[in-house]
Amino acid sequence: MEEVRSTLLVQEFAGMGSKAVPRQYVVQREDHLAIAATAAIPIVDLGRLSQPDDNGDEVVKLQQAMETWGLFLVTNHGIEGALMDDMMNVSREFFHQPLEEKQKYTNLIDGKHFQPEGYGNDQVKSDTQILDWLDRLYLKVDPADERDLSVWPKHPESFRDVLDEFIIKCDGVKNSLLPSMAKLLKLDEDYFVRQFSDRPTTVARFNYYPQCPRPDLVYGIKPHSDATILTILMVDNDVGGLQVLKDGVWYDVPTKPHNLLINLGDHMEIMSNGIFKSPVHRVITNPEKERISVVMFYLLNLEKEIEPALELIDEKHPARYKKVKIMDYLAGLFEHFLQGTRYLSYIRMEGSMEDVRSTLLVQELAGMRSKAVPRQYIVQQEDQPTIAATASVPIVDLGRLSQPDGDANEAVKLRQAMESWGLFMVTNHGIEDALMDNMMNVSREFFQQPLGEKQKYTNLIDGKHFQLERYGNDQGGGGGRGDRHQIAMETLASAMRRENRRFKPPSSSSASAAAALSSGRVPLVMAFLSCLAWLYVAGRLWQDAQTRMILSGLLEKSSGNLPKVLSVEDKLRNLGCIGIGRKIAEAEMDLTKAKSEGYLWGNGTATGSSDKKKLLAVIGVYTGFGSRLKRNTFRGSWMPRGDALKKLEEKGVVIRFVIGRSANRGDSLDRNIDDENRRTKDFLILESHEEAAEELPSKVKFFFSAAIEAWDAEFYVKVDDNINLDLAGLIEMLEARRGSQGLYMGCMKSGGVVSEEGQQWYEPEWWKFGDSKTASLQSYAHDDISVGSWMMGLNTTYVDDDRLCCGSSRQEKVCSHA
Ligand SMILES: O=C(O)CCC(=O)C(=O)O
Ligand SMILES: [Fe+2]
Repeated sequence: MEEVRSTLLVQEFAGMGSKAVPRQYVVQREDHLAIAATAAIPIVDLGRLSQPDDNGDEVVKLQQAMETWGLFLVTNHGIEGALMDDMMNVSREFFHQPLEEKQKYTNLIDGKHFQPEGYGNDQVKSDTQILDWLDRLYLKVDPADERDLSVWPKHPESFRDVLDEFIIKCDGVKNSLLPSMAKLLKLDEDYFVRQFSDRPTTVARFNYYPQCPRPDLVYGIKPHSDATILTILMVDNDVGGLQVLKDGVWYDVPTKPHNLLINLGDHMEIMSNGIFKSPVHRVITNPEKERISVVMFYLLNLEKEIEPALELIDEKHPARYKKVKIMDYLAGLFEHFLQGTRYLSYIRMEGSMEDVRSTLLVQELAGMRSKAVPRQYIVQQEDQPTIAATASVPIVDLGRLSQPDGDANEAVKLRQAMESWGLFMVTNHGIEDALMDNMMNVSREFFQQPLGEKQKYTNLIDGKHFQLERYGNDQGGGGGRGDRHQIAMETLASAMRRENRRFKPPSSSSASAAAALSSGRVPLVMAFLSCLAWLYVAGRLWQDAQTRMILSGLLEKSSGNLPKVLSVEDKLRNLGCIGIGRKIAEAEMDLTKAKSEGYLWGNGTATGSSDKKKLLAVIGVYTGFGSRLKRNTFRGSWMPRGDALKKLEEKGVVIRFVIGRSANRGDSLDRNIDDENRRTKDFLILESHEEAAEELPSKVKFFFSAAIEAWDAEFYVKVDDNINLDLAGLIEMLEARRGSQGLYMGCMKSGGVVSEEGQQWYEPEWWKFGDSKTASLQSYAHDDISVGSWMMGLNTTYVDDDRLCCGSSRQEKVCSHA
């Protein structure tokens, strides 16, 4: 793939002191960096492990660690604390040097072409790649005669000496672990040592994670497993951040001064035929502290091929991985790492399922009282459980139904139930209440027993192989994903309902609007309302514009779809309400209820439109998340605040800052706006609009539709955030036009401006203007041009008023550049 561009070093970003992180670093929404539990990772005493006669416990610990976590701490490893401190200190000194010094060892040849060795950050291979919040120095240290000393730092002066010593000591640690590992697999003690005898590869990697303003949004290193036999890590003593994935849950890996962390790599998993695990791990950044890790990667000779050890393969234990050349594996892993996927899955033999690790029982998870639920339990977006209406399921009287002469009424009910619901309740069924209560009670008692008791009836043979009968949860692993989710969801839901968290029983859906707010139903109502608003505007335009295929114009510009007959679903999709369609029925009920209880859309500050006199104008001042200072400047200058704002409203002019929601809904960007709005009450928050520079045309649409929905006014005014408004002048201007129909006023550009490339308002798709085949709600690159083009579809009078051309001074203008 082609290289796209090299970015600034992360350390440079961090040094700018910005509160935001650049978009390329922000992780996918579903990857939310949930709070992790701390992993109970074994600590192995290496000194004892290597003693021939007294190592009982340590071997067991090692085995457990390698088979479950694939990761463990080692103590008593023979590397002096002073050397470890020195290594950490010279690494820190290196990263703290000025950029020019570090750039001497850059990993970009000619400032452009990426090579793994040297100093720099991620290779950027595509625009959609999510970058990691770290800079690193990467040095090949073995074979020693292949060292490229030109990228080995000369400063600090002791760097190379300290590193040389550290390499030798870490090699010793590796060598003392290998025989025990081989023995645990019942292989010849020298098995791994022999593999390493022929020009193996060692790489040292120094990771530098600057402090990060938004640890909740970015990865220090994205999830990956290492392409090694094993990896030795020395991490900053007092800064955590490494997390390991086990059974779908992320765990914090604890740090311990002067301990080393060993993590197994994919090649060990392959050679042990899956008995030992290569853990998926990632690093989370820290808002206050930088973090450094020094990592030694141990690989075999790159020309070598690896495969599961033949001694471990027999009829019962077929090979689970294919043979692969190490060099090819590295290339594959790197490509997949950038895309956030795991290469090991591609080396797995067909039909060999990903290891079925027994997962935690749902009840244990619920008992941890974490606010997050593990990823495996989260359903697809469109399947997310919504609050259900209560079904009026028929009740059939079994006693009457079975009377010899039959009961026509009951029979009708039964038939109805079976044909429409497929589900009904029976009463008078002959099972005594006491027995039913008993059955429920003993079941509850069973589940409430300690895990140890219930595990006596586990449905996992040898703790691994699933069988249907007995106690446990879903079968893990590759098969039956749909079922697993569904069933797991059910059990989790009931476990949590017991705890009265997250899932509300259906009956609470009849609570008040205030309760709706806290139960999280309002977003749904909001989303639906803005759909309505949308349809309302679109609908009006539809009638007015008649022949124009308005909604088709909302199809994504890039999709290349030809206009077609639009289904309701298409329309909803076009209206940015995908996924909402199915929920409309429920939303409608909520909506009616909310309305009947006086809940009014418009952030609680909107003026009701029905019984009030028509307002003169609703003025929307465009704003963004990073513009608080600008807003305060406006509030202190032309824009009234507090009581004055309210007074103005009574006189017929509403002013609001207009903003959408953050891409990571509910994050601190959104919360900050909500907080500010609680104080200032001067926002119009577009719940359905996601803030992004390229989404301005959509913001205008949402603004107009939301403003029309909330306020009945003569004029709706859009003001950019770089404008000082002469409010009195504008009011005067609009008053003079009160009562006019279908006006579109502005400082109009005309002529060839939009079609001339290089000009400020150049519109690549200018030629679509007025084309009857394209819709009048087609979005163009500029929001104002989009609005202008929409108005062309209507019976609108264009008023080009020079006073609306904001210049540098305010003479005779109603606005000037701020
Ligand atoms: O910095 C760390 O703790 C982990 C680094 C890591 O996983 C890696 O470099 O592969
Ligand atoms: Fe790693």
